[in-house]
Amino acid sequence: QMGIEAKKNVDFPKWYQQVLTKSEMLDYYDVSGCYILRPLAYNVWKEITNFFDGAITEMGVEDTYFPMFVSNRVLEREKDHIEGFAPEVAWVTKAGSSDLEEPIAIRPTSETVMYPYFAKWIRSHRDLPFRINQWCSVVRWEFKNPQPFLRTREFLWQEGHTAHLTLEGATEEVYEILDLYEKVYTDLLALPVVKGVKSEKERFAGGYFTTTVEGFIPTTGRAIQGGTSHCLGQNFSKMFDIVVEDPASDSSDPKKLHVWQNSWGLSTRPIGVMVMVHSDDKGLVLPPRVALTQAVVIPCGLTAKTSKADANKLYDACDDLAKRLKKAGVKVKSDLRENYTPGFKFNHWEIRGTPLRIELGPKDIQMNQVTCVRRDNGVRFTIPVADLESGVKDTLETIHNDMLQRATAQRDASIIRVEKWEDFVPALNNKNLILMPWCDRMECEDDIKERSARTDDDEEEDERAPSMGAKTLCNPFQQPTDKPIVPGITKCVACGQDAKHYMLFGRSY
Ligand SMILES: O=C1CCCN[C@@H]1CCCn1cnc2ccccc2c1=O
Repeated sequence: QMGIEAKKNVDFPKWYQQVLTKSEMLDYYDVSGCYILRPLAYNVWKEITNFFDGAITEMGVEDTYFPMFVSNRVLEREKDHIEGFAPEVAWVTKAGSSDLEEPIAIRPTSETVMYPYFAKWIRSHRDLPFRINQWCSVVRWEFKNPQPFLRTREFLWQEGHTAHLTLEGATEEVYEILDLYEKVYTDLLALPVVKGVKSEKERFAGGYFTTTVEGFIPTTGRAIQGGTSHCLGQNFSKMFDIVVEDPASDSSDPKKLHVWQNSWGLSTRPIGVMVMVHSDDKGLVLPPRVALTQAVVIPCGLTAKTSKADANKLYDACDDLAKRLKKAGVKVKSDLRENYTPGFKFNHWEIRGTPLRIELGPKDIQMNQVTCVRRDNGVRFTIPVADLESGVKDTLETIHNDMLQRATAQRDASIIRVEKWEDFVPALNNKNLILMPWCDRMECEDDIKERSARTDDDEEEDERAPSMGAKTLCNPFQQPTDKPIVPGITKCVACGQDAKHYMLFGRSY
C-alpha cells in the first residue's frame, strides 16, 4: 500500500495515525478511544513487561490478579481521592436485558479493590515489606480527545502496591521503581526522561508525594508523564485500617502502627512516545531492542536474465546469512518473495521500522560481503561475511545508542532556562520546556497556567500549536548547579517571592 502521505512537521496528528496504521502497529476500533495493538506494537509491550517484571521479581515483588469489577460501596470508600476522577469511572449496569441490583464499576486503578485485603492479609510487621503487582488493563472513560497509546479509554499497565514498616523503607522503593521506569525509556526505547517530584497541584491527591519520569515530544513541544511512583504515606492504611503491632513498642503495651504504602504504574503510553519521537516521514523507526524484526535480508541484482540456478544460489546465500544471524540471537527475516522488486521490499520493511536492511547482490557475493542500510539514519555500509554476526550486533547497539543520543540532544536543546517572566511565554510558544527558579506555591502555579495560555486567536488552535497553559512537570532531582538557588535571595521568576528550587514547566498531554 502507499507510503506515508502526511508530513511529520506539517500535519502531526495525521502523520501519527498513518505511521501507526501503515506500519501495522495498530488498528482503529469502532469504540471511540479504543485501539487494537498488532504484533509490532505488542512486541514492544512484551519487551517492556519482560524487563520490568524481571526487575521487580528480583526485588521480591509478587504478581497477583484482582477482579476488574469494583462494587459501588468499595469504590466510594475513598470519596475524596476519587471525587476528581469520578466522571471517568465506567459502570456495568445491565446483564442481558435485566438491570443489575447495584451498578458495578470497571477498575480505573486498584487501590480500593486491593486495600481491604491488605488489612486482612497484613497482620504482623514480619509480613512487611508486603509487595504485590498486577499486569492488567484498566478503563478510564476520558472525554479529552483520545490519542493512540497516549490517551485511550482502556489501556494495559502494571500497578504495583506495597506496604512498609517505615517511611524510609517506602521512600527507598519509590526511587528504586522510578529508576526502573527511567531504564524502560533509556535502555529499551532509546528515549530520555526527566526524573523529579510532582507539585502539590499535579501529584496524586490520595497520596503523600508523587515522583515521575517526564518525556518530551519535540514536534509539538509538549511534555508527557511517562510513569509515576507514588509514596502514599499512611493515608490509605488509616482509611482501610492496615495496621501491624509496632515492633518498637513494648509487647506489654503494644502500639498499633499504620503501614507506609507506595503505588506505582507504567502503561502502554511509552510506546506512543517512542513512535512520536523516533519515527519519520518514511514511517516507523523502531529502537533495535524492542523490534520484532531487527534485520531483514533482501536478495538484490536479480534480473529477467538471471538463470533459475543463479537466483536459487542467491536465495540460498540469503537464507544462510539469516540462519547465522538467528543463531547469534538476532531477530532476522529474509524476504525471498519472488513477485516483488527489491525496491518494493525496501519500502515494505522501512515503513515497518526495521532497524537494519541487509542487501545481498552478485557483487556482494563476489566480494564476500553484505551491504547494510540503517533505518535510523539511512547510512549505507558493508560488512565482510566473516564478521557478519559481530558486525550486525555491534551495528544494532550503535543504532540504539545513536537514537538515544539524538533524542537526548534534541530534548536538552528544548529545555530553556528562563530568568525573566517575559521570556516564559515566547519560549513556551517556541515548543520548549522551561526550567526556572520557582516558589513552589499552588496559587503561583494556577497563575502561571492562566498567564501562559495562548490567547491571540490568530494562532490557529491545532495539535502543533497547542494553546493550553503551562503546567509544572516536575521538580527535577537534578537541579542546575551553575546558578544554585540562594535561599532568601533567589526569587521566583513568575511571582517574585522567594524561590525554593528550579521547576520544569511545559505544555503537556
Ligand atoms: O497512578 C497510579 C499508579 C498505579 C496505581 N494507582 C496510582 C494512582 C491512580 C490515581 N487515579 C487515576 N485515575 C483514576 C480514575 C478514576 C478513579 C480513580 C483514579 C485514580 O485513583
